[in-house]
Amino acid sequence: MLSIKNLNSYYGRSHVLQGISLEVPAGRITSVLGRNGTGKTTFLKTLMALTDRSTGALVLDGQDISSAQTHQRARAGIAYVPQGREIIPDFTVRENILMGSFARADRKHVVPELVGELFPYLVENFDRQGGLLSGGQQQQLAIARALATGPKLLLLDEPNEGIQPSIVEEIERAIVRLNRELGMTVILVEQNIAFAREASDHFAMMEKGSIVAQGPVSALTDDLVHRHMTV
Ligand SMILES: Nc1ncnc2c1ncn2[C@@H]1O[C@H](COP(=O)(O)OP(=O)(O)OP(=O)(O)O)[C@@H](O)[C@H]1O
Repeated sequence: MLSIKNLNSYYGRSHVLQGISLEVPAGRITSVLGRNGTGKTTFLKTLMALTDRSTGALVLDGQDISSAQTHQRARAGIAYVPQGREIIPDFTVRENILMGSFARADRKHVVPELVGELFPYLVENFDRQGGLLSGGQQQQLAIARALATGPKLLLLDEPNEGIQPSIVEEIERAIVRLNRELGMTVILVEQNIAFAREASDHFAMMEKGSIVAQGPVSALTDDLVHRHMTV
């Protein structure tokens, strides 16, 4: 579904992603793992053309998007849920979700029914200001906003970071459902190895801007985790 070849990415003169190649299979969850500061967020940002500059080849379902801008990549079907969520606090829940719909190719401004199924709290609180929601609810809101773009590939950056355990479970269930029931392809940046193992089919382990190991999740050994993730 997404073919990544020799991807390099820069902030100013700082060369952060160093030649990443990865095949992201359709309908699967691929987890991107590694210590803090190894470039996982930069990797997702680069897929959305959100760093200062990047080189390399990106082909999404046969469409070359290597030089496409962020809005064109969104229209091509990639949605991004950033770390820190970046919802708009003064907008209502509904308005925040509808923000995503502006990235749709068909410009349909609707809240997908799916949002109500995955996150009933959001539809029950459509008119609440986003800023009044808890961290976990804001994370759900950010995922809902991404779903409103009608994506085929969802990029999630540590969706459970700093979130209360009851909502973590709901979000984990939603991610698995999106994939298993709706066939959505997901790239998940994750620190929680147990969830990465449970949810994903494939993994990529990053170290200093490169992928140092990748494969089916069955090949994600304790030794690999120990070598590349413990401090
Ligand atoms: N906007 C930026 N400008 C300059 N350098 C940056 C910028 N954002 C990140 N970096 C640098 O790029 C490197 C990779 O950071 P990145 O946030 O991608 O890592 P990460 O693996 O996602 O870490 P974390 O888990 O802490 O988010 C780090 O050395 C970081 O300091």
